[in-house]
Amino acid sequence: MHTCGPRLPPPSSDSSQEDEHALLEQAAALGKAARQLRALVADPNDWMIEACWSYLDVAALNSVINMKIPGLIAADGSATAAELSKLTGASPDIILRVMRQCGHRSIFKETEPGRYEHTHHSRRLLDPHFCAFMDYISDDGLLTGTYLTRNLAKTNFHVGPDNTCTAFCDAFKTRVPIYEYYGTVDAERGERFSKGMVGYFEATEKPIETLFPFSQLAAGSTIVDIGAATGANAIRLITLYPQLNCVVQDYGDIVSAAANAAKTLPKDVYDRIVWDEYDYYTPQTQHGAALYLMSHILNGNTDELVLAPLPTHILPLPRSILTVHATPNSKVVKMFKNVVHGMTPGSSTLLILDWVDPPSFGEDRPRVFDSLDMHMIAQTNVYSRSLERWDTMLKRAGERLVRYYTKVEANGCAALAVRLE
Ligand SMILES: C[S@@+](CC[C@H](N)C(=O)[O-])C[C@H]1O[C@@H](n2cnc3c(N)ncnc32)[C@H](O)[C@@H]1O
Repeated sequence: MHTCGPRLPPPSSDSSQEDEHALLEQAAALGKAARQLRALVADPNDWMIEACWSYLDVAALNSVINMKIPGLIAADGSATAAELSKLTGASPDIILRVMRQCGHRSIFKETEPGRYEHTHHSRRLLDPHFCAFMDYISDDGLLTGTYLTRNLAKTNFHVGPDNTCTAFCDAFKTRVPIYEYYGTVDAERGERFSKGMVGYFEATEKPIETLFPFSQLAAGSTIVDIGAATGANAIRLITLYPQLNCVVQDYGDIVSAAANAAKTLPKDVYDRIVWDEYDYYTPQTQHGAALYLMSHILNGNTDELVLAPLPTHILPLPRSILTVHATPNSKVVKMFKNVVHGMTPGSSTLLILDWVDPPSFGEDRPRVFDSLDMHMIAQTNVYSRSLERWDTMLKRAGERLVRYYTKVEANGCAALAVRLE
């Protein structure tokens, strides 16, 4: 879907990509039908109990990753529990059990007692970026998830007023919001998260260049990647389009790690990158760039005027009083206002790559999107947003930000381009 837009035609895609896309859609439809059939024929006791035990699938996967087992089994070979025990120093009894648990998910396969091979699923763990994402979700995600109910119960099951009182904060005994925590408190977790984001987006989203016609940007144009993590998006773009250069912005530690990792890049790419320690809650310091990229940074920031109820331990009180400490919290609007400081009216584009809640319901809902939505609530106290909600936030930043290009995929991945009038 495209709205009125200046200058840029839509991106093109070739027919082989379209064939592949159609095939993947058919496979997904078949998978969905198979799951529905399973639900239909399963014994309700088994079905419910399996749902609750599934936390152990995640825990087992995390143990396997931590023991570095994926890399110890050759992609086309096998290894025994005894061999894995020797290599990891772990108990063969534990290895046996975590591998059994994973096996029930078709992640690894036991081909004879105590001998394991990769499956096409477990082979994904050999990709270090994807593995970092699995590690992040099965570690921080699982831990935070166990605090979600207790966290929500504190506000009588309303999402909390900001990202300093999330389930993540409860789990990590901190008031520091998750990304700040990764950027300033726990660099190791931060590095794993940055790596994991690359793996996640590579695995689940279409390549960034198919979401917006970057090739049409004029020679010498600069892309400012705000909250860039490793800078993977910007670096991919300037590698594809040699006429472009980029600025990679994030917390100091994250930018240093990214700059260090980028030393392996070809010199002509590396030389077109500026590394910039920048806090996106402050006015943009890069002025007049052609494109400011906000890729998956807004979903971690609150926007809504949250009407948070008082903690339940203050109850009983009349329900009318529940909203007295409502907090106007507009971090997203603040971030938009900050980027406006850098934008040139009429020529700069703000490109938002984020999720838009699709208007589907029931069995048509994209499962991954809904899981991500719950995950983001646990980590950041932020709901996914509809297109209308995005427009309201842009409007609240000053009415001069106008969405002129929109691409929303069925799974909720979206590109929204905005100009400053
Ligand atoms: C979910 S990641 C997105 C990374 C990347 N843009 C992408 O699409 O893969 C959020 C990033 O925002 C960064 N971040 C969080 N708060 C920030 C702030 N106040 N200023 C700059 N960067 C920040 C984090 O360090 C992290 O790298």
